[in-house]
Amino acid sequence: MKTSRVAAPSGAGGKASSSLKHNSSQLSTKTKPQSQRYDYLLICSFVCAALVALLAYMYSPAKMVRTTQDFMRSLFRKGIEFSVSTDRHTGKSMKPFRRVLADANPSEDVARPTARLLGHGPTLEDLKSAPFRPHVLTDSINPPVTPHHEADVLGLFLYKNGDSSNPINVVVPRDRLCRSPLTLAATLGAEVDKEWGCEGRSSCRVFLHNGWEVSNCDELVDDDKLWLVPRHREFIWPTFKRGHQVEVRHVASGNGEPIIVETLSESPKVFRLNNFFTSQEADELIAHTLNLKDPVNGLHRSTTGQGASAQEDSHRTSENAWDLNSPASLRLKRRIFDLLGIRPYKNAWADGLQILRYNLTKAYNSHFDYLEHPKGSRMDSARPGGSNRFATVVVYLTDVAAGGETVFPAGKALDGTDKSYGEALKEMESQDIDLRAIGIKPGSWQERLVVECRSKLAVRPVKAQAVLFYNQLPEGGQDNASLHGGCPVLEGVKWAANLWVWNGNVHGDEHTSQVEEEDDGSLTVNFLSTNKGYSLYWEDTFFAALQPGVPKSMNTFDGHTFHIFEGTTEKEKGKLVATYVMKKRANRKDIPTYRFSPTDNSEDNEDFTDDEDDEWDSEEMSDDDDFSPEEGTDEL
Ligand SMILES: O=C(O)CCC(=O)C(=O)O
Ligand SMILES: [Fe+2]
Repeated sequence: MKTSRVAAPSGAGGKASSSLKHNSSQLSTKTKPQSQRYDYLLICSFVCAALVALLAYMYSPAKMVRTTQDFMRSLFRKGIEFSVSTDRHTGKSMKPFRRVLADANPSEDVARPTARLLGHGPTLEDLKSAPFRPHVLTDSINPPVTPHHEADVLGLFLYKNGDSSNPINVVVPRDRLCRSPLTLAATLGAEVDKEWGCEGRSSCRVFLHNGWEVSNCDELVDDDKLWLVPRHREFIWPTFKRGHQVEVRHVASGNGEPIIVETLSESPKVFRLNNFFTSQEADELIAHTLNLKDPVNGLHRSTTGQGASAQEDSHRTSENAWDLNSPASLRLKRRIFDLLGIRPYKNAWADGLQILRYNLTKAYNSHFDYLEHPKGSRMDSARPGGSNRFATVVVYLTDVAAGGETVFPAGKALDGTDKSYGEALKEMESQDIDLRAIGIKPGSWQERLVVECRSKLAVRPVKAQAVLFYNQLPEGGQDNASLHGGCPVLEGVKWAANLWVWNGNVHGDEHTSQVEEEDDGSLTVNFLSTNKGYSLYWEDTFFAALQPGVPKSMNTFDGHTFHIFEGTTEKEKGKLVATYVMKKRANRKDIPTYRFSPTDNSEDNEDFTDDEDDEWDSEEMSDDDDFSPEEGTDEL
């Protein structure tokens, strides 16, 4: 429409002009006065056309047309159903049109947002020195595809965290969405049902399909697919069709190439990670491990169970070591957190990096990484503040000649076959695979596991590749489909590293704090103690008892200091447990974020200073575990 309005008159004028000129030369001697009249007419029509074009440009009907086009396009897309309702904020019937897509497949149409991140993106050096979330990943070769800055509305598909089906399509006015980073989350949160956990103050964090956390509405384009993550949960990578690959350019990889996250299975949720790690880094980890001499962290027979109850287990026959501080291990741990969207890095949210060695026949029978616990205890990750193992990343440090896969018995084989146990066993026998020759007895759990490894979802170890899977469901409970094991090594040696990442402090949080900023700039702090009573002091003044499981919420200001002491009354006041000071993050001027910095969290800060990769300042190291306060707000 833009072209017909502006270009058509001049095009028509051009044609008229040549035919009139032709006529005028033919009739030049006899009909000069009439031809002169035609010339005037011609000039007049040129001037008029130019005037119309100028007016059109000044009053920008093209812009209006484009906006209308955008709007109509979003309304009349295939299979649309829409309804008009009132704006929750203003009460006017301004609220976007909404439709539910029954058959939308999020893997379709990801080309455009992916393309936005392709091309000559930042180099490894750029990524290392970039602020934590580099804002602009596009460059001149890959400008945003739509002139979305000019559209007044954005059509967006909203998905629940970890879900890849049944998005809600909303069309939201850009001005409301873009007023501040907070209105972005709040506006989208207001579009979805309460059960999404995105309402009001605890509105959700917003992620793109490539794991990018959206903090600025300029990062969005029309038709973007967004995943909404409740504040007290962590982002779960969405699964696409098996084999679908997503490029991740905002996480520094080992080799400067973009990390590739490839969907292997939707349930269990399993992904292969490419370009995540390098061969040199793998060699470094192995060399460091072989040099560890102390009996606790050096290579030793693996155990199962936790703490004092840990013991050798005939169903886990590997050896393992703990790499607490080699440069490669620190880099890898940060990279894993970054890829999982858990930022800033939280050392206390993972067991250490475990280095595994499986010699011939060694294996780990199928198991859950999620630790057993009494229901409702602090390791019950389904309750606020509870935490347990959330995701596992296994990085392969060597190729393995045969065997050694990571197997998921609840998942379908990657080759698409659906063999029964009996069929797989028969096939193995017909191929003359003699397990007995290497010491695996008929009828043993190792033999059963080998058969499962040949009939179920099994990821082959390839040096410097990794596998990511989730042990928790989006709502926080254990995912029983996450059952997995390390297949017996049938030839060669398997080295691997794994990190069990929790959704909070390892073994659950004793106490957490979170601060939220309202639209008007006022601040609210929330404290929660999950399993033990404490007392909360504001400066030197006793403020309140922190009863276990009962959130405490209050208004506060920049610079306030809170202390948590043992004991729930002034009389019982015991040891100082933590101090939280409100600080503004100086390096994030665009988003005024406040965080509490627990002064006693030395563990977190420890390897933070060791790591040359990042340049976050210590103000970002925070105990900012979130939850949704149900209680009223106390005035301070
Ligand atoms: O070795 C593997 O492939 C899996 C290891 C594992 O599941 C674990 O250590 O928890
Ligand atoms: Fe495991």
